[in-house]
Amino acid sequence: MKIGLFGYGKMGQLLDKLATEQGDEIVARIDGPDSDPPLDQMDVAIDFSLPESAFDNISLCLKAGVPVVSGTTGWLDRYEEAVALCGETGGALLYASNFSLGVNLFFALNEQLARLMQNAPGYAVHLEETHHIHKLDAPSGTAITLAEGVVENSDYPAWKPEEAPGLGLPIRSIREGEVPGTHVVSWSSPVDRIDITHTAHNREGFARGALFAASWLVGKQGVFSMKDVLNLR
Ligand SMILES: NC(=O)C1=CN([C@@H]2O[C@H](COP(=O)(O)OP(=O)(O)OC[C@H]3O[C@@H](n4cnc5c(N)ncnc54)[C@H](OP(=O)(O)O)[C@@H]3O)[C@@H](O)[C@H]2O)C=CC1
Ligand SMILES: O=C(O)C1=N[C@H](C(=O)O)C[C@H](O)C1
Repeated sequence: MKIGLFGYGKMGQLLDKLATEQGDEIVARIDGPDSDPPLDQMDVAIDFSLPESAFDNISLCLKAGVPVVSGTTGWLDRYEEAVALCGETGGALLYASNFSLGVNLFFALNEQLARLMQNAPGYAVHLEETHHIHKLDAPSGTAITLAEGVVENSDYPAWKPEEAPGLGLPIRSIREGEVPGTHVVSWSSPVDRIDITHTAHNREGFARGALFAASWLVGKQGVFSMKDVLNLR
């Protein structure tokens, strides 16, 4: 597979290493605004860049007919625009807030737990995510997906950052050290608490999942998620 990497930071460099090891070819490493990347050489593009650059990179790829895997978080205010563009161009787009197999199983577990808790009155849900100090966005994309999974399967109308006023499922964001990513969903009652936790030990699961998604996406048309890739629908 000939891969164009948009974003050559922590994730981009790891993707380069793992892709090369498995016999793929990296045909471009784009690490800043670039209006003329070698799109004609790419079978697929993978974007792990910045919240403010993700949409432009995706748009460039879709307009050139290059399938694009998007891992950048914090740009979803433009997701519907990207979906529309994917439809207009007949292209292929796959966004995931988290590509690791473990987190995608955790998403399914979280939804199932939220459904079970509908028969258990007296519990309130709370979400906590911890990441490294370099992370630009909060709450994490993964925490937002988890919160949406609860909202869709419970009476909670919406989520909110813990410090924001008003009602809604609170998400606490902690930034410390070099933590790769830890997510905890807690259901508390006056007498007990149920916690489910996912802890990433490093970034390898994210990168391997993104490479798997990229090979799955080549030759397809439409908008997809990891639920499609992993058959978790
Ligand atoms: N979905 C998932 O599974 C995962 C998602 N992520 C998300 O991926 C994103 C990247 O994470 P990470 O690699 O840790 O971040 P880094 O900050 O290490 O890397 C981002 C890179 O993008 C570069 N960049 C800046 N502008 C552009 C541009 N216009 N086009 C392409 N690249 C650009 C930055 O350069 P410079 O520093 O010079 O600005 C930087 O090198 C984040 O949004 C993060 O939340 C991370 C891990 C897993
Ligand atoms: O920025 C990160 O590092 C991560 N970002 C993603 C997110 O926002 O959920 C995925 C993972 O948790 C690592």
